Amino acid sequence: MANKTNTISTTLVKAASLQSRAYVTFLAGNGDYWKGVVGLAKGLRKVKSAYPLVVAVLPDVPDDHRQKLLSQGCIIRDIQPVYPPENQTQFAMAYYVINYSKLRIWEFVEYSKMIYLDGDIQVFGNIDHLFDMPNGYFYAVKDCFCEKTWSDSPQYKIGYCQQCPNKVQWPANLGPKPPLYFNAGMFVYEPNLSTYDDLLSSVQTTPPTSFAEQDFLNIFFRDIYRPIPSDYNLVLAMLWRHPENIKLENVKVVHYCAAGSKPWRYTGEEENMDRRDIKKLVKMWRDIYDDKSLDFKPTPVRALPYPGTADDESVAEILAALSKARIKKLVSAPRAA
Ligand SMILES: O=c1ccn([C@@H]2O[C@H](COP(=O)(O)OP(=O)(O)O)[C@@H](O)[C@H]2O)c(=O)[nH]1
Ligand SMILES: OC[C@H]1O[C@H](O[C@@H]2[C@@H](O)[C@H](O)[C@@H](O)[C@H](O)[C@@H]2O)[C@H](O)[C@@H](O)[C@H]1O
Ligand SMILES: [Mn+2]
Repeated sequence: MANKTNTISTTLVKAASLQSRAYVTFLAGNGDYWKGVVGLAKGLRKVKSAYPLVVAVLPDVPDDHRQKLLSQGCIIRDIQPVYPPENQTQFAMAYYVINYSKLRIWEFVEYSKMIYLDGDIQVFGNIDHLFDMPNGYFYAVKDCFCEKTWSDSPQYKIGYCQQCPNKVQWPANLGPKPPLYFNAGMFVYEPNLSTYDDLLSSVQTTPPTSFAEQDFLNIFFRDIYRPIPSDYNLVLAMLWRHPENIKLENVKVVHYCAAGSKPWRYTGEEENMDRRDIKKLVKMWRDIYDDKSLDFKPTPVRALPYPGTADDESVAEILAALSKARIKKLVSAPRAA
């Protein structure tokens, strides 16, 4: 009897993980980024996403912030911090050191594929189809090197940017042209324990650099990185650095990463923040955040038959019920109105 139950549970877990996909974001500290995550959860609901939002949460996130995420239908996964090796590096932003903790999401192997989104990202168009891209690659949007945050880099110093590779040729005396470089605020990946172990061990032997885990991920996934269009992660600086590369009406994902652009604390005072397009994008974020009709409404999921005394026939029944319940649960997870 015991091994039959084991077979049943293995089968059930396998059946469940085959189809399991989710969005995932990362929350650290007791500051106001929880508002970004609530906005993201409501944005995914608005665009009718079929998949839940998992939030990888560091221990320093207070209970009341966790409650707000749970009340918006988020799935909370506690993670421990990941620290880079001791080093004198000046990160582009001092707080970037906590962003290495994002690496914990490779451990979420209950999901076969996930789309990571920073908490300062909003999804304005359905991107569920990205889950169907071929497995075995790391998909993300090319970053831009033109902001002051890049002023220590050779690219910035010579005025080279991968967004306009023909404007300034990469000089031979600087060695080979750098490989394509992605922004780590959004990526499509497959959780995997051996990749996770490799990431965690490699990070301890990789000297930290300005863009912290973003630089590290670019090195680690260099061979399988596949660029996807900026419509899937509009790094705001693109609007004033490379407007020729952007058609705002096609943009599905906006990344509020420019200084002063976090919508939940926007004042409009910082450089470029008085632009009409920035004001419009901040309002679009706030309209979703404030929209009560987008709040999570829990729906009861039918209880599964208890598998304690299952025989072969009812295994099939349980599997059918499981996939139905799972699909119902997925469908009833944060989805668009
Ligand atoms: O105090 C913080 C700082 C960062 N983050 C998380 O780490 C991500 C990366 O930081 P941020 O987006 O500020 O970096 P940027 O994209 O602006 O460089 C954020 O989106 C959040 O998901 C957080 O939860 N609390
Ligand atoms: O910890 C490093 C961070 O590096 C990236 O942010 C940067 C980068 O995009 C620059 O190119 C921009 O100039 C800058 O504004 C922006 O903040 C990721 O968005 C973030 O998720 C995280 O990985
Ligand atoms: Mn960000």
